[in-house]
Amino acid sequence: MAAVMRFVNRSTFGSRVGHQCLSFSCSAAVAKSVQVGASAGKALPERVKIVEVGPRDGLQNEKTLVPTEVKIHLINMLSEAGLPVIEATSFVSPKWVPQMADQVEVMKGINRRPGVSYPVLTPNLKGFQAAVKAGAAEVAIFGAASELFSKKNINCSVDESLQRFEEVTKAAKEAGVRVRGYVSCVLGCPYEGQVSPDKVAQVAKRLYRMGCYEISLGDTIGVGTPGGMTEMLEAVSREVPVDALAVHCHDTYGQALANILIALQMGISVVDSSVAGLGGCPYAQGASGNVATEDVVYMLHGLGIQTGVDLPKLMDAGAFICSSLNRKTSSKVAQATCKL
Ligand SMILES: CC(C)(COP(=O)([O-])OP(=O)([O-])OC[C@H]1O[C@@H](n2cnc3c(N)ncnc32)[C@H](O)[C@@H]1OP(=O)([O-])[O-])[C@@H](O)C(=O)NCCC(=O)NCCSC(=O)C[C@@](C)(O)CC(=O)[O-]
Repeated sequence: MAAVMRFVNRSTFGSRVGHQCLSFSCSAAVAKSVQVGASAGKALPERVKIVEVGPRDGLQNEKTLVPTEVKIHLINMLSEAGLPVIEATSFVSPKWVPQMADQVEVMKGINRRPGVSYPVLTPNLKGFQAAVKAGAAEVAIFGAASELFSKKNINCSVDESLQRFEEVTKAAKEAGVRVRGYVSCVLGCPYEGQVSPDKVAQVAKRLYRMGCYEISLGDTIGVGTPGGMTEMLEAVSREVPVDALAVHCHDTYGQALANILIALQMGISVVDSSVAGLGGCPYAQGASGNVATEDVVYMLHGLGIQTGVDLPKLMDAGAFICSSLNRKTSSKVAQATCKL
């Protein structure tokens, strides 16, 4: 704690996060980190789009039902914090994921901030139609590079899922709705173990060709390391333009920020993350939450990369959801800057 205090005492800006936190700054870290990026000889993006998945990926695994008004308030706080994309909920079967059963109320209850996108997950045409009826202007289809994971998660083979997704992308095109595509298990599967980068590339290519404007590559169980990330991204970027790729890292083995840095160095400028590091997939046992948005923002700002996100406001949102769930944050930045 003394080291943290010394660090915060050198601060240049303050925070009142969760009414508990200390002033902090990353000005010293900025200077150091920019040099690190420069010495690596790789061009980093000037701006990164953060896709906040906390209200969906973060909450879907919660055993106790989170009140709808808490979800709505969280989404509103996140949009106030400047997040440009907030994945709001899922239009999946309530028998499979009971936590997302209030999807219509969530979509109707949020304050839609101009310029912010609120995509929702849709596994099939039924979900797509319900999402559009509830006012979704963007949806996400979610496939996998692992057969067993696909079966456990959406009850069909990878090929069958892609056929369903074709129906969704066709309907979305007619309705003028944007579609994002996920590939899960890109660096490992809880049921099959190793996953081939070529398989990831083939699934990503099919999603891209059927009309997804962006493909998010999910390290669903957070087992990847920078070497595996590099190999996988090299394979995928031979099939899909890098500017249509995003990374979605869970942090089970503490590798997420290192893997994200690799992705940035390879030209990717879209990063998924979850406030307070909440989350996990109900069909990927043992997987921890996504990398915390606070930690990603801190790293990006430290590298001099713009995000448009107000870190203190984001930390307020993290404090709010942690207190609502009665749990400690998984964000290292929030832990370091708050009195625990
Ligand atoms: C895909 C299904 C529906 C197939 O489930 P199924 O049982 O094969 O579907 P079905 O077509 O046989 O229908 C069964 C029942 O579900 C209903 N149904 C059918 N579709 C819908 C729908 N869209 N919305 C609401 N209800 C639906 C349908 O009407 C029927 O109702 P019943 O007649 O029994 O009353 C199911 O497996 C499912 O909902 N799975 C979702 C699982 C999920 O949400 N997983 C977590 C998200 S993925 C993830 O977290 C990974 C990611 C994206 O974050 C990236 C990463 O980290 O890697």
